[in-house]
Amino acid sequence: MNFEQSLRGGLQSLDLQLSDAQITQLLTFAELLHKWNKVYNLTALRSQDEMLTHHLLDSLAVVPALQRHLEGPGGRAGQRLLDVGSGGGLPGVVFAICCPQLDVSCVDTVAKKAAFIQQAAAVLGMKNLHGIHARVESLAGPFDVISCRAFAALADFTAWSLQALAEDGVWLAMKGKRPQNEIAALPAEVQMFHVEPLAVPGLDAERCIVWMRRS
Ligand SMILES: C[S@@+](CC[C@H](N)C(=O)[O-])C[C@H]1O[C@@H](n2cnc3c(N)ncnc32)[C@H](O)[C@@H]1O
Repeated sequence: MNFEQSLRGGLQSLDLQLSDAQITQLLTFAELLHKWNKVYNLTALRSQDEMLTHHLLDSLAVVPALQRHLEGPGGRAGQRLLDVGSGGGLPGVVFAICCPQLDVSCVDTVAKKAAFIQQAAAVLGMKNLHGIHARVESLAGPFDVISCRAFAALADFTAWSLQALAEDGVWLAMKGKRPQNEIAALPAEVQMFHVEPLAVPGLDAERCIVWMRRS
């Protein structure tokens, strides 16, 4: 099975309906990541198989839950998402491709990583995707959703991005096993309201989303 067939199989397992244009964007993004990784060291994963399961499908597995949140009570047009410590654009670029109504900013302290996101947005023709070179602590927002993957402990993630969260915004942290110690260490100002288990096609590992908001 080639990369595209495996991607389409994964989307089917996730019950995620994407247009051919969106699938082409995902494939182009994977190519860009593969090509520029050699130059910029964007990710430790280099094989095509790992790129598919550990990056694309791992991020795609979150999309149905994100879409439910965006379209649920309080959902409205023009929502903004900040992906913190986005690196090579995971999960931010995948979210921007799958949710074209969502405006996605990927922030990273490393200039070349933010530049890569800007370049990907230009190549993919996406006006809803932005790369920002900054520390998250310096951003004002407001963002309706603030996401992260492989970034920091929940207490640090929420403390460093609190000023950028909209009054009624939510944090979406992608984690492996339910991080019980990190949840217990959250300060009183932050409320964890849901831990949502995820299954990633082709990946035999525990995954979850930790949803949080202001208390
Ligand atoms: C382990 S990488 C994760 C990259 C990506 N999210 C992924 O899952 O593949 C963490 C990223 O966070 C960035 N980072 C660290 N501290 C940061 C901060 N205070 N503000 C923004 N980005 C930060 C690093 O430069 C790095 O690219």
